[in-house]
Formats: sequence, C-alpha cells, structure tokens
Amino acid sequence: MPVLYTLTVFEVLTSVFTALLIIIILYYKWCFTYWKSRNIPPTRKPKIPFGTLIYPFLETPVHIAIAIKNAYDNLKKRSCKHGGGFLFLTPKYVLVDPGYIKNILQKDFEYFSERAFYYNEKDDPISANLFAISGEKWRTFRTHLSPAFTSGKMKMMFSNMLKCSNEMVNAVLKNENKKALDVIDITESFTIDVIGSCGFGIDCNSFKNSNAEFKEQGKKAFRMYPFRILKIFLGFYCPKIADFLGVTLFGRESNNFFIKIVKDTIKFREDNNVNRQDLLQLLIELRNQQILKSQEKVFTIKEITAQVFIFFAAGFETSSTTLSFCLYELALHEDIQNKLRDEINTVLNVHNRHLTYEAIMDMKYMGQVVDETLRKYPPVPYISRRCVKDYIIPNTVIKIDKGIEALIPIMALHHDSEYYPEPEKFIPERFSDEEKQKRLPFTYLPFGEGPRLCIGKRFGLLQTKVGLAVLLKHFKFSLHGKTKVPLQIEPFSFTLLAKSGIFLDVEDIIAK
Ligand code: HEM
Repeated sequence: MPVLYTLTVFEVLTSVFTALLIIIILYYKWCFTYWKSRNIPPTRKPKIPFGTLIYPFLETPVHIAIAIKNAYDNLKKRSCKHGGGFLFLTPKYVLVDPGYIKNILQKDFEYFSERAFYYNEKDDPISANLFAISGEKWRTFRTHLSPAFTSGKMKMMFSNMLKCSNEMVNAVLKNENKKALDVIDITESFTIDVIGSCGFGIDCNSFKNSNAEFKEQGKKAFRMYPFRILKIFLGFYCPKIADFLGVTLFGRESNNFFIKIVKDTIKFREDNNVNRQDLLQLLIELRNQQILKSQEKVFTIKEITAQVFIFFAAGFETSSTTLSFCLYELALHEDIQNKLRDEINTVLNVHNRHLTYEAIMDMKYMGQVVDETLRKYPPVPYISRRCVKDYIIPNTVIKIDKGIEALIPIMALHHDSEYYPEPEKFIPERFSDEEKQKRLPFTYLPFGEGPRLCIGKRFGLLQTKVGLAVLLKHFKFSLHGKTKVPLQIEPFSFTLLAKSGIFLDVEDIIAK
C-alpha cells in the first residue's frame, strides 16, 4: 500500500499563497501589456503593484501633478506625442502633444465630455456638483450659470470685492506679525469673504473671526488625512467598489452646513422679496422657472447646494493660492514688485486715485504678473477627461478605449523649456501681447480649455488682481527666513500648495 504524505497546515497555506501570488503577478503582467498592444509608448517600465506613475515607499512622495510631469518629461525626451502609464492596474493616457490636447479638450469634446471625478449623489449630495457631473444635467447647469460670469456681472460685483480687500488691508495693519505674516491665511480669508459676499450675499467674517464657520468649512473641503486619502483613492481608482461601499468625499457635517445655509438664504429671500444679482439668485430663478413651467425635472435644494458648494470650494482656494504664490515671487524679485507698484500708482492717478473695475483692466503689467504666476504655479496642476466612446486619434489608427482617463499635464506644459525657456525663472515679460501671439496654442492652460473650461475664470482673475493692487498699494513685501526657497509643493493636496507655508515681512508704505 502506498504511503500517503500528509501536508502540514503551514505547507498548505504556503502553497495556496504561492499559487495566489503567481496568479496575481501573471494578471499584473497581462494588464501591463495594455498600452503596448495598442501601440502607445509606455511612460516608464511598470512595477508591481504600483504601476508607473507613483511608487509609494520606493520614491519620495510627490504631488500627483509632479508624477504626471515626470511621465511627460520622459515621453518628451523620447519625442513621443503621448504615452500610456498605470496607476496600480488602471491604465492612464498621458498627453504630450498640444495638437492632441486641443483635440481632446475642444475639437473632439463629444468623445471626452466627462471629467473622471467620483461623486455620490445619494450619501454626499455636495459632491454631485458642476465640476463632477456630466451629461444633460451638467449642460443645463452650465448654460444657466454662465451668465453669472460676464464682464457686466463682474463690474457689478466689483464694489463687494473692494470692500473685502479693504478688510484685508485692515487685517494686515492690525496684525502683530508684520514680520513673518502668514500670507496663505490672509489671502484665504480674503477670497472666502469675496465668494461669500459676491456669490451668495453672505458675510463670512473671516478676518474678524479666525475660526469663522465658512473658513473652517472651506478648509475642511480640501484637508487631507489618511482616511480621506483612502476614500479619494477608492473613489477615483476603484469607483465601482466605492459606489458599492457608499464612499463619501465630504463629511455629513459639510453637507449639512451647506444645505442649511442654502435653505435659510432661499427662505429669507423669498419671505422678504429680496432679489440679488448673484449666483444663488440665478439658481433660485432656474428652479422657479422649472416649477412655473411644471417641468418634470425640478432641481432640488440638494442639487442647488452642490453648485453653491463648488463655487465656494473652487473659487476660494484657487485664487488665494495664486495671490500667495504671486506675493512670494514679488518678495523674491523686488524689481518686479516695484515695477508693478509703479504701474498701480500711475493707473490710479489716471482714475482719480479710485480703484475701479476699469482701473484694474488698465493694469497691463499686473495681468502679465498674474499670468506668469499661474504659469509657474497652476493651482489646478493637471486636468482629466474620461473617454466616453471609443476614439481613433486623428490621422492615426490608434484607438483610445471608452472608459480610459486622459491626463492633461498642465504643470508639465507650463514648465516645458521648449515653450517657456528657463521655466524656473519668474519672467512676466513672457506674457506681453507679442510673446503671447508667438506661443503655440494649448501650452498655457491654467483654467483648462474647451466647453469645460473654468466657469469662474473672470471672477478668479479679478479677485486676484484686486487683492494684489490693494496690498501693493499699501505694503512692501520681503521674504522671511521661515519661508523655504525654492518652495516645496505639498504632496497630499488637490490643488498646488506650498508645503511649509509662505511667510513674508510686511512694511507699511502708506504710513511713511
Ligand atoms: C485663479 C483662479 C482659478 C483657477 C486657476 C481655476 C482653474 C480651473 C481649472 C483648471 C478647471 C478645470 C477646467 C478644465 O477641465 O478644462 C476649473 C473648473 C472649474 N472652476 Fe475654476 N479656477 C479658478 C477660479 C474659479 C472660481 C472663482 C470659480 C467659481 C466662482 C471656479 C469654478 C469652477 C467650476 C465650477 C469648474 C468646473 C466647470 C465645469 O466643469 O463646467 N473656478 N477651474
């Protein structure tokens, strides 16, 4: 009789584990053939389990936009117009050629109309906002909200912006820390007050109360902590699992806070017959029209709140970081700071020392300084589009499959020495009319492009310029030793942020 060999529990477990490991490795290897089989060059050699874009634990953590920039630089070195990478197992299509970028963002928009952004309408209503949604609902909101951002509307909002900027000056004057002023904190308070006032008629009081609720809520929307990073990861890279688990990006407290504000404001306006020219009013009118026409679909308070929330969230952080990066560069370059202050004073003299909308429009060098800030530090350093139907790249036989996410590397384009020689230098002259004319289209994209271009571009630029004009008129800025030069970028953040903050010394030049 043959002797049966009995396996120990340890041997069984080891065999199962080894078999599983082999299956996983083979599966990974098979997935990693995706781009090669489509004739698209790899961004770099994929590694199990991370793919190509990031190697946690193996490389120093960087912002995902820097990882995408590295992929872009690698492809460009090999003269590739595009490439394929992997985030873990998920293929990501990386664009290099501005012509291809133009096709995706503009010409062939019908193939790339969605932003690959996770949202959960049921459990996290504020996540289902204009930035994240797509299809007919996006189109309806976009069409009805665009009129809020015409230059006429900007002119109407100007006095409110100016009021908030004066509060900022008072806050700096009263600030005991004129040495080492926390510039990010001051500019955040300013842009929160502006969006609260111009967007929703709400006084956010961020300067009077450093823990003001709006400021707290706004910061919470962008704050990263390990559990949140995990949720974002699941939402963006395993959306089916995230859907199944009901993952939320914003907490219940944030949802309740914004829903209550919108409900109370609508009630107040209806009870008191108040009609303001702001974003919330447009949404109220849109809803009233739908009710009047007995339309099948009437936007709910939650849907309206989601739009209010995104205007608030997208509107304050992007402009405040622009303003603070700009002040940092001006502190580093005294000559540019002086030239800009001279322009502000010259233009103000022409406008009877009044800072008006027209005066801001007349400040040409100011425009160049802000444009150069947005080039060097694009607050939204990359954007994405999801392919919604199979797409053949024009003049090729290469197919991009439905479902693939295309990454448009804004930061990489802005730092490409072919388009911007000596990209690490801060040179506002790059944005003179003459230089702008020479530049290849789709190589400067701080606000994105095409039908999903930033809806608040005018608003963002205006509030940045108003803040800058008022601050430079009153103060001289220089670098404080606490600020790291060159600035380091915070790796775990949606937008581009200075890792260790920006601290400047401030000198009151009006009092002198
Ligand atoms: C300096 C300031 C700002 C910058 C750099 C910026 C940048 C961007 C970028 C890059 C996008 C994506 C565009 C694309 O995918 O093609 C975007 C979208 C968006 N931005 Fe801004 N933004 C700024 C200010 C604002 C302001 C002030 C608001 C609102 C008051 C706003 C609201 C939005 C919204 C709602 C979207 C989504 C638009 C859509 O998908 O239809 N942004 N922004």
